[in-house]
Amino acid sequence: MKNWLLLTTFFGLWLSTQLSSGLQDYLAYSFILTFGVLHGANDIVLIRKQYQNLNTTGAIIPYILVISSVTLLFFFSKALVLAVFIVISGYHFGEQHLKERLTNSHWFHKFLFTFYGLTILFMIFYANIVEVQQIIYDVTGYLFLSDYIKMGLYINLIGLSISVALLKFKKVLRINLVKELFMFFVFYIVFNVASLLWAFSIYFILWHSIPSLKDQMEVLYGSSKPSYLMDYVKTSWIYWAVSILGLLILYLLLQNHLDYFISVVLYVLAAVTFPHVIVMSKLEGK
Ligand SMILES: CC1=C(/C=C/C(C)=C/C=C/C(C)=C/C=O)C(C)(C)CCC1
Repeated sequence: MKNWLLLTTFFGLWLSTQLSSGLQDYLAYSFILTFGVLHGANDIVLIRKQYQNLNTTGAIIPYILVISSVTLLFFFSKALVLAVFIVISGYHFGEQHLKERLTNSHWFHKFLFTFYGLTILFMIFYANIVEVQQIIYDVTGYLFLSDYIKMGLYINLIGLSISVALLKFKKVLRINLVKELFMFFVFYIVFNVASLLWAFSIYFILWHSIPSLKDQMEVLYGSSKPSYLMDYVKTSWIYWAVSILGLLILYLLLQNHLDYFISVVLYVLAAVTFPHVIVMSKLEGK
C-alpha cells in the first residue's frame, strides 16, 4: 500500500468534514470530469500501441461500435445496461487494485477482481442507500429496494472472502490481509462520512484513475514520471474534449427528463467505460 494514497485519502476525509455536501459534490464533479474521464481518454492510442499495424480510424471504428451497441441496448433495457455497467466497473476496479498481487494466472482471479470492486461499490451504495435509490430510479425508472443493496453487499463480501481464501490457498495471491482489512476500514469511514459523490470520487480518482494513468504511462512511455503527463494529455485531450462535449449535449437534451446531473454523468461514464474495460483488460493480458 502506498503511503501517498493513504495520506491523500485521509486528506479527502478531512476535507469532507470541512465542506458542505454541496461543495463536496462540486469538487467531486470536477475530479470525475477531469482525472476520471482523462484516464479513459487515451484508449485509442493504447489500442494502436498494442496492434501496431492499426491506424487511428481502424482503432476508432471498433471503439465506436462498442459505444453504439451499448447505447442501443440502453434503449432496450436501461436496468440491464446499468447492472452490466456496475458489474464490469467492479471487475475493472478490482483488476486495477489486485492485478500486481497475482503471482500466476488462475481462471478464478476474474471472480476475485469482480467481488473486490463490487464490494467497494456496494459499500458506497450501502452508506448512501436513499440517494443511490433516487439516482437509480432517475436513470432506469426502477426502485432498487434497499434490501437488495444490503444483500448485494453481503453476497460480494462472502464472494470476496471465498476468492481470497481460495487464491491464497493456491498460492496465486500475494496480499497482506491486515493491510487490506485496514484499507477497507478506512474506506468504510470515508464512505460514511463524505457525501455520496465525494466518497465515490475519493475511491475513483485516488485508488483507480491516478494509478491507472501511471500504469498507462508506463506502457506508452516506459515511465510514469510526472513529466510524461504532458505527453499523455497531448494525445488524449481530444477524446477527453469529445466526451465532455457529449456530456454537455446529453445534459441539454435530457435536463427536463432527469432529476440529477449525476444521472447524465453516469450515462457518459457508462458509454466510455465499456470499451475502456476491454482495452485495459487486453493490456493486462499482454
Ligand atoms: C450506479 C451509481 C454510481 C456508480 C458509478 C460507477 C459504477 C462508476 C464506474 C466508473 C468507471 C468504472 C469508470 C471507468 O474507469 C455512483 C456514481 C456511485 C452514484 C450512485 C449510483
